[in-house]
Amino acid sequence: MTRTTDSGAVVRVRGLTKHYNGREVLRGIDLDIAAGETYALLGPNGAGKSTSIEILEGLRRRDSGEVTVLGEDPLSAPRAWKSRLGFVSQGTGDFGPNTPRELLRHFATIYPNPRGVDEVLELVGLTEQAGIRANKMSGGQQRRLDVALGIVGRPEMLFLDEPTTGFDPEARHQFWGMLRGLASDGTAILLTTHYLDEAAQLANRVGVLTGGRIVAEAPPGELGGAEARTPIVSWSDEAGKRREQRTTEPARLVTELVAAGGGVEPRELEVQRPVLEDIYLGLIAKDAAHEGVTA
Ligand SMILES: Nc1ncnc2c1ncn2[C@@H]1O[C@H](COP(=O)(O)OP(=O)(O)OP(=O)(O)O)[C@@H](O)[C@H]1O
Repeated sequence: MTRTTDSGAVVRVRGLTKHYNGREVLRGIDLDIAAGETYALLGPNGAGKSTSIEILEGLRRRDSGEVTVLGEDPLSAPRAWKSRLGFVSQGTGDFGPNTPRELLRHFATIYPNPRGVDEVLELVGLTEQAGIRANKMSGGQQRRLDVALGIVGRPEMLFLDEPTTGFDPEARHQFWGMLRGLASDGTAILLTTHYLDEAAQLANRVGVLTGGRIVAEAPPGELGGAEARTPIVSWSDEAGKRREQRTTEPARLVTELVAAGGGVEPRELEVQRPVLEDIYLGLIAKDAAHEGVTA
């Protein structure tokens, strides 16, 4: 059974800070992840996503703050704690001349209650490559093997740092299906990704890390608030200049534009509802502008 904190969280972080060489990367992060929840940590390159994950995994020391993962502080957790976690770090492992089947057989022995090797190969779509030397596999296949090694121990908490980099679209969809299955079995998942559609598809909640802080956190369909989702009507005017207007009543605006044009449809008319990627970019730009003002 997954051991959680009193609040029911598998991950509980309060006021986490971290600096490198005098530069503050994390300036007070709070984070809760529940059993069966998938949380996507988003943020630009260098925002501190990997640093946060490595601190939660116990691979990196924090400067201050409270961190509990599966009821333990990663810095003082007993050995057995690690076997309840799964990791897929950034970049692909050096697998040497071993085959996926050999590697999975070997890693399965480390865990008390591992998944079957064939089951894992099937889950990540490597059944056909099970006997091929890993160093002869394609980049995307090697990444699938990383994921396989991350889940073979049947983790209660799974950390995935940009797991689908190099996956083809079909593999990405298969991977999403697999993660949904793990989450419905109660696995808590912390995911970083630069693919906003991936976060929208998978995450129960997303957090945007920028400037050392989580500046927004919500289910993907609610990030940024209702205003950020206001539709944008855009068109080209008579001089060919691009115009746009945000409105909660796009049909009414289009009707008015047609009437104003004497019944002629506006040129290059588009009505767009901002998607997660637009809202994310807006939040990052807002934070950058704010940092500029206050720095
Ligand atoms: N060991 C280290 N020593 C010094 N600086 C580091 C170290 N590790 C990371 N950093 C710096 O800390 C910042 C955060 O890095 P981190 O890898 O956590 O970001 P990230 O959000 O995961 O980025 P990306 O999206 O590019 O993977 C970066 O500016 C990076 O250069």
